[in-house]
Amino acid sequence: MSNVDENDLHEENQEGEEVQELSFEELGLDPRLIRALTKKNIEKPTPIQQTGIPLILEGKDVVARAKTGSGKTFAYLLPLLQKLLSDNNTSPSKALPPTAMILVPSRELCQQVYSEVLSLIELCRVQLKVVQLTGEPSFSEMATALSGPPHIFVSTPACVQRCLSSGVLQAKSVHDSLSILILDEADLLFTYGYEKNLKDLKTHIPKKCQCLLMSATSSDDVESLKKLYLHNPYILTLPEVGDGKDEIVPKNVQQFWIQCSYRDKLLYILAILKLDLVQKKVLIFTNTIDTSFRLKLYLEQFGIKSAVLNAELPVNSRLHILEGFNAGLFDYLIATDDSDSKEKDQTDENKQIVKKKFKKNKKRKVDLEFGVVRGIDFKNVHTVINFDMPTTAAGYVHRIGRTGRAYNTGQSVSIVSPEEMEIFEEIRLFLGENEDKDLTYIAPFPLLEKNAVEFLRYRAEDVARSVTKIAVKEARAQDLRNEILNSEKLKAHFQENPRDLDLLKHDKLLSKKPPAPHLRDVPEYLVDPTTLQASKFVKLTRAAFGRNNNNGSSRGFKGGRVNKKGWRSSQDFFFTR
Ligand SMILES: Nc1ncnc2c1ncn2[C@@H]1O[C@H](COP(=O)(O)OP(=O)(O)OP(=O)(O)O)[C@@H](O)[C@H]1O
Repeated sequence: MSNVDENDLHEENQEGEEVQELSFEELGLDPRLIRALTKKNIEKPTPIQQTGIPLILEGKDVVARAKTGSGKTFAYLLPLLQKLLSDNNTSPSKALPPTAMILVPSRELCQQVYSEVLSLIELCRVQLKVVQLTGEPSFSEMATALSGPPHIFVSTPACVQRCLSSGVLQAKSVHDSLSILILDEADLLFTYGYEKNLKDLKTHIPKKCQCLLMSATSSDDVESLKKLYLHNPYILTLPEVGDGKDEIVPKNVQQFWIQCSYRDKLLYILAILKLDLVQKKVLIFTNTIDTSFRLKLYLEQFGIKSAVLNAELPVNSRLHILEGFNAGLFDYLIATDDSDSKEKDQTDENKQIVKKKFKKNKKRKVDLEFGVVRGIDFKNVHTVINFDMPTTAAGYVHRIGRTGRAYNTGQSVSIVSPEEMEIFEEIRLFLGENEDKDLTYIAPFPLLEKNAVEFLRYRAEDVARSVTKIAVKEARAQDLRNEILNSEKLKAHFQENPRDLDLLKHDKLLSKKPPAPHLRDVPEYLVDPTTLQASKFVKLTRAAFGRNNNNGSSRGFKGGRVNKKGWRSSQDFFFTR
């Protein structure tokens, strides 16, 4: 990696040549696309876009590995649309669609990518058809989606295979018309069980088809996919710094941790949220659905409303929860993501266990195409809290990657119990810390004085006791019932009123007893003076930067690693063949 000043616009590439940052115009993008980007307030390409777009426009096969939130989606969508725009102009009848296929591992990602393409197409005002299909659609759903036929088909590998085997999608048509295939979140595709689908699909992909593989982390699965689909590809990757992998977590994310007993986690999260020590919006991760409901019920008693998101909920609800959170309709989302454990279990010896687990999940009607952590572009999340630590270091990177996206800043707070110290140490090593800790990426959370926590202990423990296992069970069942009822209503309603946001408020109370008024506000005498100052400072910062803190904030905090420019330059990438 070149060791250069981050503020210097001209940096060196791997060979030491000086390379200038290019604008979208200089990358050769169609003016309609540039206008669409301007309308989305996107002004300059991120490094992966600078490097990737020209190669993709040239028709090269590319493997792009770049950190979370670095703009990989536009890195492939822009050149893809550019190609379709020019095809469309010059010879509209030449291609037998679908011309492009984008395969992703989860429904949420499918929806997200589809929305991005659609919005670009609408802003460009061109006649290109994009469709999405996931899950197990009926014959008529498949036939409707693929009639037309679409130029771009966004789907999961299993769903494409279903379309092929039912004959709705003709293998010959794929063979004759597919000119670009994109495998997004490539390292997850095998993990989600699509290995066989992808191997089967390969037989229908024409040799001339350009293939792109996008991923935030590398893995053996990415290597296998690369060998399976790509021909002599360009590999765009992040440089390793010494031994370290400091570029894995974006530099504009400050990482903190708090050590406490498992039992005290509720107390600490209450202190952080109730004393306003972190900026909103806040995405909280738990490892089990029960924990997420326990946390929700507990926070409710203190007047903190939150929504939960997990694989058990109907797909419509999940998509609307994401939409509501992104639209800023609620500030706290508690997510339980299973993909992390799917990843952990994907060693050879564990594959059997995973299969069993999948079967069990199927019985519990947990959606295996669900994924909150990987690739989902949560808008304006400023703080990620690990209430439970993830079970893998890669899981940590992807959770933290939900903040600090694009040019935004963000922070993470991991609440670590003694039982989680082993994985925490593993994560630190993964990020590049050494045994002596003379290089620290995750700093102790600086704003919470011990006294501040102790002052809250009595109330916190009292409320924690009231959130019994039975209350959790009932709340979980109630939420599921509500969401199932809502799900169908939502579907019908949004078909007619796509902009009605009120229904998206998923942070409604689940507690049977309404929260006690005296627990809503923490009286000043119960707040440690130093923490009170910190809290005022956080509030002032929030006010100065606007509610969602898009432009970043916490610069005054110690231990932060805010990068002024937000990005490293494209020359931080190198490519090999
Ligand atoms: N050039 C740009 N300038 C500013 N914002 C951008 C730019 N390109 C993309 N973005 C925004 O950055 C956010 C993250 O982009 P994207 O979802 O593509 O990241 P990613 O690299 O795919 O992340 P992940 O690995 O987590 O999937 C999105 O909200 C997107 O709109």
